[in-house]
Amino acid sequence: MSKSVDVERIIAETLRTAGVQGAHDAAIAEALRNRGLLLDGIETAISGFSGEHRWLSNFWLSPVTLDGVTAATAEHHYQAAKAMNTDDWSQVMSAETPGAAKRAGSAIEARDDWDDVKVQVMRRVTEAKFKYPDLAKRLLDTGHAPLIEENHWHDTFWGVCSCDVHGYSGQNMLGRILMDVRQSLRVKLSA
Ligand SMILES: Nc1c(N[C@@H]2O[C@H](COP(=O)(O)O)[C@@H](O)[C@H]2O)[nH]c(=O)[nH]c1=O
Repeated sequence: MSKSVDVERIIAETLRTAGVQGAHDAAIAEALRNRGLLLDGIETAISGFSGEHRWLSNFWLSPVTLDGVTAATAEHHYQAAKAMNTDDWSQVMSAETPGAAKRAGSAIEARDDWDDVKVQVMRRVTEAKFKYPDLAKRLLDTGHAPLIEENHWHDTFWGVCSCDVHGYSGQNMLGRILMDVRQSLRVKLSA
């Protein structure tokens, strides 16, 4: 499969989660193209959460309050949710950087059902992150742009890895959650 076709498939999939429902991928792509939302594949997508789009990353330095507890970043909350005891939890939550929180989260023993709950945890953490008006506005301002957590560190679950081996493939779960949260904000705004 060529890279451009693959990109189109990812965009169609992610757009379906963004609120464009019920049609065949090609039909979705066509409809979006007609509405000027999908130009030539990747151009209209935000692919990669770095530079001006760094705020979409879980590593963005903005406080996130969840269940009454404020963490330094979304990553701190997500990684701490793996913990099975308060010592581990505190260690992750007090990490100096989101990178350190990620390392701490990989070093502790995760709850048995972590794989079953991690997407729901990420959804709650992301929702909490975008409760802040400044970030909510930024997210809404991305309109219907597909949000793709493009990375080079082989994370094909939360993102899409663009290394030579993976060749821009992955489930883009974080991107999908971000689009889902964006859609909820949009619905709330128009209610
Ligand atoms: N954003 C970002 C990363 N990715 C983050 O790592 C988390 C996945 O952790 P795990 O489920 O434990 O594998 C998830 O929050 C994902 O967004 N990794 C990095 O090294 N640098 C980064 O800038």
